[in-house]
Amino acid sequence: MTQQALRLGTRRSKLAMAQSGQVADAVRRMTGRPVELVEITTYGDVSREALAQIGGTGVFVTALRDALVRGEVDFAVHSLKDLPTTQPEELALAAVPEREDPRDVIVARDALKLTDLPRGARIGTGSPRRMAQLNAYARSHGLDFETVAIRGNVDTRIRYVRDGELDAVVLAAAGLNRIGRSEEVTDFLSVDTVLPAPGQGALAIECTADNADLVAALGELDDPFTRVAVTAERSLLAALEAGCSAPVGALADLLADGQIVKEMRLRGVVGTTDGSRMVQLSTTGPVPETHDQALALGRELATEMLAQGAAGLMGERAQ
Ligand SMILES: NCc1[nH]cc(CCC(=O)O)c1CC(=O)O
Repeated sequence: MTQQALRLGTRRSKLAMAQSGQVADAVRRMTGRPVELVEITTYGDVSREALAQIGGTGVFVTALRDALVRGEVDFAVHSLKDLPTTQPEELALAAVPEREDPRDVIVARDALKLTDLPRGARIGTGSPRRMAQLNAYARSHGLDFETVAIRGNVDTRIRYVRDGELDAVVLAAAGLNRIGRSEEVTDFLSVDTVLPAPGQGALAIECTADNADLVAALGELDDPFTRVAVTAERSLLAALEAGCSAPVGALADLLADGQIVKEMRLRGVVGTTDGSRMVQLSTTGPVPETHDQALALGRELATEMLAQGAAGLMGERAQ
């Protein structure tokens, strides 16, 4: 008997096609079922101007979710850091596969590292989170570079450096790895320097919640630790009431003693884009055993950050 192919809805961008293709392979391996990619054009893909105006929150996600709800596709893959923190009731987050490298990186001219950039160097990024932390690092380390707001996909950003318009751009390691361009990286930024976006490096696999068989089948791809970590990170973001373009960094990681996992640490940062004011805190405790415990960890850290004035640092938007 031939099985009906599972339809995987995907954006057409190089990154989306790469990560959808990789998940399609994993689902084929895991379930033995054929998977076909169905391209969905999103509002953000059609109009750069529209994207700038509506601020980018979840635009790439919405069209895929609409196609799921309408039954046009069976499942979809998102970059988890682009997912809004509220989960629609009719959709299930069926799997969060093992996270890729969560770090940000720079791609600079002449193979330069961040600390080698000459005075007055221009670093492109569209992210207030990256600007805030890079500028704070420059202030505290006597560096003198300037962050410049840019937009565009990975290829476009790298081209700014190739064309000599900028000295460097900041990108996520995971995105470069997925599209096979990791050799472009000239410096991996330590998470002590730039804390990544909540969920960075992780993928989210969604299908409709009423499709129990598919929820279970896709669940085979879930990595429980990654799920707990990103749940805590996103809970922090939600509790700070910050949108995806807010200058919030968060990362949960495991503290191990040899092979034995001891605890989970959750770090969070909020800052003004000029880097002049930052609230950066961390909490360490037992690895959450339930979804609710992971949510509570994020909320608790957010409460502490808000008590230190985090809310007053988040009003800005990068221009
Ligand atoms: N902001 C766009 C975006 N959304 C997801 C990734 C790739 C990294 C990931 O999956 O977390 C990127 C590119 C980037 O930030 O460089």
